[in-house]
Amino acid sequence: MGSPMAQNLIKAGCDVTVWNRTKSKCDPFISLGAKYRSSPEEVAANCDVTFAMLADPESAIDVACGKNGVLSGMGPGKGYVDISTVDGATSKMINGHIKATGALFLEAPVSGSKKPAEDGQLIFLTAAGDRSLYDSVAPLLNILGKSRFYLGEVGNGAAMKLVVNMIMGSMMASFSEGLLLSKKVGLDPNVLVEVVAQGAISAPMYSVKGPSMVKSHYPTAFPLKHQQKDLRLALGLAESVSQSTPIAAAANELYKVAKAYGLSDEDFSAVIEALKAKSDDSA
Ligand SMILES: NC(=O)C1=CN([C@@H]2O[C@H](COP(=O)(O)OP(=O)(O)OC[C@H]3O[C@@H](n4cnc5c(N)ncnc54)[C@H](OP(=O)(O)O)[C@@H]3O)[C@@H](O)[C@H]2O)C=CC1
Ligand SMILES: O=CC(=O)O
Repeated sequence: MGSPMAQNLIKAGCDVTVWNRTKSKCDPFISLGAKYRSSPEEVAANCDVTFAMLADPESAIDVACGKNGVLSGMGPGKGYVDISTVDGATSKMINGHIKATGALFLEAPVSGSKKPAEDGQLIFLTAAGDRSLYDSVAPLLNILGKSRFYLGEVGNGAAMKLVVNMIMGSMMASFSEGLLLSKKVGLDPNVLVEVVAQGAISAPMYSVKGPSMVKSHYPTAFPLKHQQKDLRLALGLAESVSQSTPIAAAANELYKVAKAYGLSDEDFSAVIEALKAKSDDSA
């Protein structure tokens, strides 16, 4: 996700500096004219605003607060925008450390996958006490996304993102059951995809991913391991306010099975494989 975003900023003429743990992934952007720095600290020290797009809470904390991390390069007049999908506690913790340096912080998780990221069509769910940073990076968010929501206090962006992805994970698990059931009772699952697309339960996700799921192809847009991470974090959020979420809990178990089958880096639609395996077990 960080790659297409960096590419769009460069194409729009922004002065972009890149860093990634695996350096080779920076090479295409250096070829396009981006500068390279050898640590998050150096990026932060040399840029007015630093964007981070990281896998999970652990990597977000490590890159922000770890050795040679963003914190060491932050200070008054600078801003840090974390786009990674994390939980509210992680976001608040990073916010606290960044603010202590005199810099400003925004949490800004996004909805939308690889293609929307390439097309600059992401939906930004941004939240922070730092409205001034939100306003000053708005032109950059407009390059990367098609819409943005300012949600107030830090933690609200993370919560909104987790609720959305909790729904998405359950939808995909349910769709997978439907595809397999239709096939087992002698229907053509391709026709099911078309029927679903015409009615009230239509969703771009079903139309885009359904045809390849029928062919057992799962080209990765949103890695399955991240969908399971988001369900896990959403269940934690639900637990924190005693909200019952039995559907999401069942979906989470399915994604865990899919991970155990080695499908972590496949697209999250590969969760259907866990159901195929379960059906085989009971046959
Ligand atoms: N893919 C999607 O459709 C969407 C994803 N998201 C969220 O965006 C985030 C990124 O997703 P995506 O790009 O798909 O994920 P990837 O797994 O493709 O990329 C993860 C990035 O995090 C880096 N990283 C992982 N662990 C560490 C670490 N310990 N220290 C430093 N860097 C680390 C990776 O570096 P390296 O290259 O070295 O491995 C890589 O740059 C996730 O939080 C995901 O939930 C949100 C919306 C859509
Ligand atoms: O977080 C994933 C997405 O597609 O949005």
